[in-house]
Amino acid sequence: MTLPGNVAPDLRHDPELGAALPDAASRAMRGVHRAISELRRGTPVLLAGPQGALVVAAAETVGARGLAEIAAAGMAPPVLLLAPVRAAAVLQRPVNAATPPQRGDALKPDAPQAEEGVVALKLPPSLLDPELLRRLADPVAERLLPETPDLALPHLLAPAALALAKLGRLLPALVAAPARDNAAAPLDLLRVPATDVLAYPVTAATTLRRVAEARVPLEDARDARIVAFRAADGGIEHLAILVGDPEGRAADGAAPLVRAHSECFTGDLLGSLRCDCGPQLRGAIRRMAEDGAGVLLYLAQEGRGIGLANKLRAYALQDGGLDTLDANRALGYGADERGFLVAATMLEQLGIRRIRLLTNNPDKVSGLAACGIEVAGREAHRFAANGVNDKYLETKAERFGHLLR
Ligand SMILES: Nc1nc2c(ncn2[C@@H]2O[C@H](COP(=O)(O)OP(=O)(O)OP(=O)(O)O)[C@@H](O)[C@H]2O)c(=O)[nH]1
Ligand SMILES: [Zn+2]
Repeated sequence: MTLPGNVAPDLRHDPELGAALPDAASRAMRGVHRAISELRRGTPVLLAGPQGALVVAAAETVGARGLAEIAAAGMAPPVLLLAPVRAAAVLQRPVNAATPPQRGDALKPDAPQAEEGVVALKLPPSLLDPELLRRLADPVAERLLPETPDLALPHLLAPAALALAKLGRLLPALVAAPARDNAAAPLDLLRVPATDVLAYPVTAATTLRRVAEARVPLEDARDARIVAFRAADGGIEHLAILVGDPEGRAADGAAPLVRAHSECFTGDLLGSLRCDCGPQLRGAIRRMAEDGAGVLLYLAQEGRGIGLANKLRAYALQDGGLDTLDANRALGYGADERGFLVAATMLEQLGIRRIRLLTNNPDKVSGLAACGIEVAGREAHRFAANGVNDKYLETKAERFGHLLR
């Protein structure tokens, strides 16, 4: 399997990775996992880089105590780090994040807005309040603010801070200040290297291992098995549902049917009509049963990787008129935050390197191919609109480039 260039060399070629994970990779993932927990409960962490550290807390969860800790650990007043689209909404004008933004630095109205990048806003004392910070972070929340913040220069470590919040499925909005030397010890703040944060998605995907499996006869496929995969960080499992014997087929040189399905609590479990996930899930199992074999990868990538709480926020924004793509971006997320390395690693471990993929999403085909899986064919996987999800399906075709057949 070909891995992206930034995978640590010792993770690339080690066939016994699960059994003997290099200490450094294991420690790195543990540190990031702990940092995520800290942010989710409103505690600041120290993000460390080669030229100093940044003390950060999630704007969505930080309380008065966390703000006091940032003031104590910081050597300058805190700023709010936001994704450019969210910053533009707060300032009510476009913001250029490609170069470090300055006051009055605005894009032309027709210029494309950067999806990458970070904008820093100064936080005057009137805005250093947990409730107001939540409003600044969350486009669903009440807009009214006592004053509009000014732009500041984002710290070098700002992109890693946003990446950490996204890994925690939090709104990518952080209160941040450059940290004093030795700020961690007196406050007992967790210190996490920014490079570990940036490497985390690849490290976690590469360390996935089969941990459990069982026969689970399904209504539409009696000969189904479920295999659970877990990464070395101890995070949530991804599942492979095997219909028939796709591993045997692959060993015989055939390309079994594969569906990479991102979990959707609302569609898969509750039968929500807002999306097409429920019919796609059951339809894929039926199609594999008909074909005699197949693998459905059930990936813990809820909401195209933004998490359930953020998907609900995106739905609220969609009820206000945004489409599914712009709603993600309004939250500060990309249109699709999923990586394909998780799916590719699972297939690799099942001994399946050549597949026929059930999808209408061309990114899934190219993404799996980029991770070393040969997509020998694609089969359309489209279901009729239901009167509620019509616009959602139209947007997938028009803005995500989904194929109609
Ligand atoms: N952020 C967000 N995620 C959504 C929305 N509607 C559905 N999803 C998520 O989208 C994912 C489903 O996408 P998939 O069916 O795997 O893939 P796809 O990109 O539509 O491509 P196909 O393979 O053609 O179906 C699930 O994780 C859903 O939770 C939405 O409005 N916003
Ligand atoms: Zn869905």
